Parts: sequence; structure tokens; C-alpha cells
Amino acid sequence: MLTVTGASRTFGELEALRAVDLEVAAGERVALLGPNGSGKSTLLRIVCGRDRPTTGTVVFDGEPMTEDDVRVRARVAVVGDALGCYPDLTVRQHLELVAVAHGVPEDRIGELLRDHRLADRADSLPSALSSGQLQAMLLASALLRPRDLLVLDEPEQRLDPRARGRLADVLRAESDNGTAVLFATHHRELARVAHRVIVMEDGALVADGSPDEVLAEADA
Ligand SMILES: Nc1ncnc2c1ncn2[C@@H]1O[C@H](COP(=O)(O)OP(=O)(O)OP(=O)(O)O)[C@@H](O)[C@H]1O
Repeated sequence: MLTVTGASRTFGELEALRAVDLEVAAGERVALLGPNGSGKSTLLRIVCGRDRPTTGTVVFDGEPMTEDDVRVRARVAVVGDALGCYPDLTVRQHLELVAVAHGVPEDRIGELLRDHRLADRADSLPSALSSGQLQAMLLASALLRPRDLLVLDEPEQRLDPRARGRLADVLRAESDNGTAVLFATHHRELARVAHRVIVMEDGALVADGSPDEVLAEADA
């Protein structure tokens, strides 16, 4: 589904990504671990078409990704920033907007609100939500729209342990349905949900293997 080859990204003198190669297959769950500033978000922004590599290529479903690629906008769901949040729309209106924009029926909205413990906040504005509820709304929005690749940047942020458990279930169900899932996390237990864990350091991929292999090595 996704092939990144030799992707680098520099910001002035800083090499935030150093010739990264990465493949994620349909139905695969891949976790990115690594310290603050190691390049995880930079890589995720590039794979979802929100930034371009300074050098290297990104191929999505067999086609080179272009700037502001319509295919990517239609098929890649992203959870990772609050940019998708309008201060004057309620939680339910956000989901309705996503449904209309992506041409999907609105009949799953109620179920998503219930699944993500937002049913009693459906008529609240984002400013009245807790940070965990806001994160739940962004996740529910991504799950309402069509997607072949789901990209999540630290989706566990601000979630309590039960909500984190639901997130782990969502990630498993997504890839069981054939969606490629790529997520950055600082939470090792969430990384265990992945088929493959990749560790980044200083802009480079320094380990890639099963959760057992990679996390045992990281502990050593
Ligand atoms: N727009 C930008 N301009 C300049 N430097 C940037 C920019 N975006 C990222 N960087 C730098 O690139 C490096 C990688 O940042 P990135 O956000 O990818 O790290 P990360 O692994 O996601 O970190 P964290 O775990 O803290 O989220 C950092 O040194 C960061 O300061």
C-alpha cells in the first residue's frame, strides 16, 4: 500500500529524516517508536502527503504521490492534530461534516459516538470537551471516512487506560479489514498491538521487527 524510498527531510541545517526506507502492506499494523525529535511526525506527515521529502519518493498504492494528491486525500485518514477541528461546530456536526465531505452515509455516527463515549457530548463544542474527548472525536472522525491507510501520530495522547484499550481494539479491527495502519507512539503496550515495530533515532530507522524482538532489544 505504501512504499517510502530514500526519504530525507531537512529543515535548514537540520536533517530530520535521513534516507528512510519503509513499506507498509494492506492489512499491516506498523508502530513507530523513538525519542522526542527522532523524526516520527516528520515521516508521518510525508506519508500522508502533508509534507514532501527533500529527497526520495513516496509511492501510494503503486503510484508516486504528488503534492496535494487527491487519491491520498480520499484514501488516507489521519489522526494527529487538532487542525481538523472547528470551534463553532459540535461533536455531532463535525462527524456530519466528515460524512458529507467524503460522501458516506451518516447512519454510523450514533454508533461511533457511543463506541467512543461521546454520546452525551454530541451537542458540545470542542471548547467544552476534555482533551481525551477531543482526541476521541478526532479518532471517530477518521473512522467514519473511507480509508485504505490510517495514519495516527501518538493517538494514545490524553486517553485514559480504558480509552487506550478501545484504541488498541480499533487498530486491530482496522487492519483486519484490510486497512494499512501506521502509528507513532510513546506507549510500549500500544506498540505491542502492531505486527511490526520500527524504532527511529536521529532521523533514521534503527530497528525493525516483531514487537517481542524490538521491545526486548530496547529493554536490554
Ligand atoms: N517545520 C519544522 N521546522 C524546523 N524543524 C522541524 C520542523 N518540524 C520538525 N522539525 C525538527 O525535526 C526533528 C524531528 O521532529 P519530529 O516532530 O518529526 O520528531 P518526533 O519523533 O515526532 O518527536 P516527538 O516524539 O516529540 O513528537 C526535530 O528536531 C524537530 O525540531
